[in-house]
Amino acid sequence: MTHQQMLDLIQQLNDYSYAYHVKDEPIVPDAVYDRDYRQLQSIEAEHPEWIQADSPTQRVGEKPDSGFTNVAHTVPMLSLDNAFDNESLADFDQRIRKLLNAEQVTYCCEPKLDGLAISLRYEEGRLVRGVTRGDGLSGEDITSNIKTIYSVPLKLRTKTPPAVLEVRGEIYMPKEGFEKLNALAVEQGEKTFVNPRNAAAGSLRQLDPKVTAKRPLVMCAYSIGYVEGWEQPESHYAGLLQLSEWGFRTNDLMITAEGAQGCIDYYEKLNEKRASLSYDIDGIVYKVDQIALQNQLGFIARAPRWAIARKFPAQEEMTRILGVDFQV
Ligand SMILES: CC(C)(C)c1nc(N2CCN(c3ncccn3)CC2)c2cc(C(N)=O)c(N)nc2n1
Repeated sequence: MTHQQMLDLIQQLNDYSYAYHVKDEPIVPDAVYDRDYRQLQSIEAEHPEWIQADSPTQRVGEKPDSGFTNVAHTVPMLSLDNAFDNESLADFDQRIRKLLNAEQVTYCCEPKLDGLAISLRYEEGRLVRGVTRGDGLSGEDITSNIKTIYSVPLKLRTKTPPAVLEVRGEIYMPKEGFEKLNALAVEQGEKTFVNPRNAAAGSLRQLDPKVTAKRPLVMCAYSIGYVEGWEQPESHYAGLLQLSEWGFRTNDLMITAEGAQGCIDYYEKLNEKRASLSYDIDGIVYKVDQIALQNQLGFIARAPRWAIARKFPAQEEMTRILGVDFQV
């Protein structure tokens, strides 16, 4: 087999994997994937110098010599305020309409997956780092474990990737995978996990990627973080559709809705579906869909709503007011 034939085989295996793990639409039986994967392994054994970073054989590497290093997020990963009833959703919408002086606001509504938030960094379309949310300002570098997750693309599916792209998403363990993992743990007399969220957290904290590789983890993208060299779409929803084309899994129950009533209707509908979903959700995240409006609204940035400072006038002002020099 030539070098080009190997490159084509890698592309084909990555296309199979995208269809199966990202679009939930397998295009070949597992046996075909396994046969082609083994063929790639034997070529790479023959020509190690041909090995590519986005080859599926590169997903499971060696464990990092020491623990996980701490990395600062380029753009902080924020927290989310909570609304506990429809009235506070209406208050949220009213506050926003007032601040924007807008008649009606379109929201992107996403199931709130009950997993772990992470941030993935791609440079020239290649995955270079995966970091946990941590305290929002910095997190743990778990790149070696992130690479074992099939729904995390090792390379973006575009010939013209942004120079730098940071994608935020949730890593979760579907209910079925969780049940099987616990059944296996019981069989092997090992500890079981209390819920899929803890199982996902425990799986990502494994020092050995070979262990993480055996855990049924899924990554679902929910926002674009830092970007260089790419004109972001105007709407959050459109941004997520773009991520889906580039190889990321997004949630198929995500919609845009108009105003507070649209958000409340979606809540009622999703609440009925919740028990039948193949993964745990602990709510819904509503986001103003237009990026320009998000920027206009900004953040109650990292500042706690429960504390406030009362500042003294600046020193020189005191001198002016009191006519005495405060420089003691
Ligand atoms: C981009 C923003 C900030 C609006 C945002 N932030 C999120 N989160 C922040 C708080 N997070 C957090 N985690 C731990 C401790 C404190 N906050 C957990 C992620 C989102 C989580 C999900 C999800 N889970 O499905 C989602 N569809 N969209 C999100 N969108």
